[in-house]
Amino acid sequence: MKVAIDGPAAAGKSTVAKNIAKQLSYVYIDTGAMYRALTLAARRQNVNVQDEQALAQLANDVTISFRYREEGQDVLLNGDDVSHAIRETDVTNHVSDVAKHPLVRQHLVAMQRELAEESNVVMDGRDIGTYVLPKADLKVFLIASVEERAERRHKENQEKGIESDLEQLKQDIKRRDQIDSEREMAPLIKADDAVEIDTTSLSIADVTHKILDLIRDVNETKGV
Ligand SMILES: Nc1ncnc2c1ncn2[C@@H]1O[C@H](COP(=O)(O)OP(=O)(O)O)[C@@H](O)[C@H]1O
Ligand SMILES: Nc1ccn([C@@H]2O[C@H](COP(=O)(O)OP(=O)(O)O)[C@@H](O)[C@H]2O)c(=O)n1
Repeated sequence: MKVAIDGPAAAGKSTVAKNIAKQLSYVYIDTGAMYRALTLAARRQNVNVQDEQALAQLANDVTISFRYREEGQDVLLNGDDVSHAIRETDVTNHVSDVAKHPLVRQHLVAMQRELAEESNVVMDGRDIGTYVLPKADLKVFLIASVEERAERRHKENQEKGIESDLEQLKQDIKRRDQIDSEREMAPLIKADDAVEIDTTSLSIADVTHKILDLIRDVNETKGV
């Protein structure tokens, strides 16, 4: 079973993907974390985020991996735990510029497809249903109003001790969604066969249950 969850920033993708992975013992693959880890490496090594060749070289040189734990997972850059560092504002504000380059995407998508060879996976991102796993058994596209998404991320930042200004956050999310939607290669767009869920006034539990129901339906159709 391959489940693809796509959607704009802070729509709730990773939260529900983690819940589903936990409940069904699926492997969770956070593709955004991979673009973030490469962005962190670029910022640390002063690689210009507009320089596609230099970023492609960097993607070749670094090792990005996941370490799975009982409770969640860590993101590793060259073996170091960067799970917190990749959520910092500087990375967030540069990641879409890094992710728009085709050579960068080719490299990370190859890794993502390899990781997806595990038997049951739930993978979240922007192009999973359209490009990374076009034959996924279930595709979900999560959306929510930009105000709601900014509020959610603001609250999350405050809880994590990351400096956060609600109005600025809303502008940053809009900018990132725009770059992600307008890029040439594998832009953020709903796959024709994806189920869209507007989470604006749904709880995390509501969204998780809806997707678990959809997975059950797919399994029944397949006779699993
Ligand atoms: N349906 C929901 N209602 C309220 N808060 C939510 C909901 N879904 C997610 N959140 C919260 O919003 C924030 C962003 O969610 P996240 O899963 O990181 O989004 P994404 O992976 O799409 O960027 C998190 O703090 C999460 O706890
Ligand atoms: N499959 C993916 C996943 C993320 N990304 C890029 O990586 C960025 C960070 O993704 P994320 O899922 O961690 O972002 P949040 O929505 O959690 O803030 C996105 O804004 C995209 O620019 C992508 O291009 N393709």
